[in-house]
Amino acid sequence: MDLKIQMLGTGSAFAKVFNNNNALLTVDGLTLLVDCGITAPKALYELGYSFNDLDAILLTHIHADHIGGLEELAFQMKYIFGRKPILFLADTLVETLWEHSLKGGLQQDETETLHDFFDVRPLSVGQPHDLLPGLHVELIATRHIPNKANYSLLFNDFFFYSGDTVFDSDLLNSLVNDRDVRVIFHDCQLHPPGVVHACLSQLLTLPKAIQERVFLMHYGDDQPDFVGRTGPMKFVEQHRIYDVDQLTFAGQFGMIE
Ligand SMILES: Nc1ccn([C@@H]2O[C@@H]3COP(=O)(O)O[C@H]3[C@H]2O)c(=O)n1
Ligand SMILES: [Zn+2]
Ligand SMILES: [Zn+2]
Repeated sequence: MDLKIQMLGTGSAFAKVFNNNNALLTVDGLTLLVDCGITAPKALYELGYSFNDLDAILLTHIHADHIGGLEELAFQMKYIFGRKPILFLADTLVETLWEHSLKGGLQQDETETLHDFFDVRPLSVGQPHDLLPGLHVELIATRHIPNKANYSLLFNDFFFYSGDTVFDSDLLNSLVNDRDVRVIFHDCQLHPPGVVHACLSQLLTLPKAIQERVFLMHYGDDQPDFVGRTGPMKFVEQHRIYDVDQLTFAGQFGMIE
């Protein structure tokens, strides 16, 4: 089992230099897209992928930088590639995704639903679900916008990937100390206050042993000004392919490209 991650983008919702914070996870030749924001269709194209190369899609929550590219994906899969892509998402998000986002653009007669465009796989929270051979996920409800469901992702019991979330020191301590999580990709707002995201100054209060496992993503366009100001934490680089198994808490990147 060889799990790799490549970020289509590492930017915040308002970033323009960086693309939306969406990821490709590959395991043994199969590819999962984690979130499909506004910039995802062009980002995939620029990396040489078509939507048809994706084996499944997994969503964290309903914000445009995480789902804004789904209409194009759905139309291309239906009218160009003629198949329904597998769509994993929390069971609590299924109705909202259709009724409050995709229906307006996708529905052409009133009988059509999300299931006409996707092979929908609702996931229950707090238990493992197989995504691809060699890849499973547990959804962890995390706080982002009040009254808006949002999920972070625990892959293969050791790799935590935050959906957008406020700083939650107890959760991060528990993941590392109780569940032996070794790699944490975390959204990071560079400037305080961290009202709907974790901000850098909050993440810098974590114990060093946790910071050594943290890789920062979902950052603003002035990220270069913060290089060298993140303690033991590292920035995830957009488009770079990382071998997740080799990302150790000693801060060694398993870079293969
Ligand atoms: N209550 C809110 C709601 C939204 N926002 C900003 O809008 C962005 C939507 O995408 P995001 O990546 O969740 O980041 C949110 C905030 O920048 C915000 O700052 N406060
Ligand atoms: Zn976001
Ligand atoms: Zn969000």
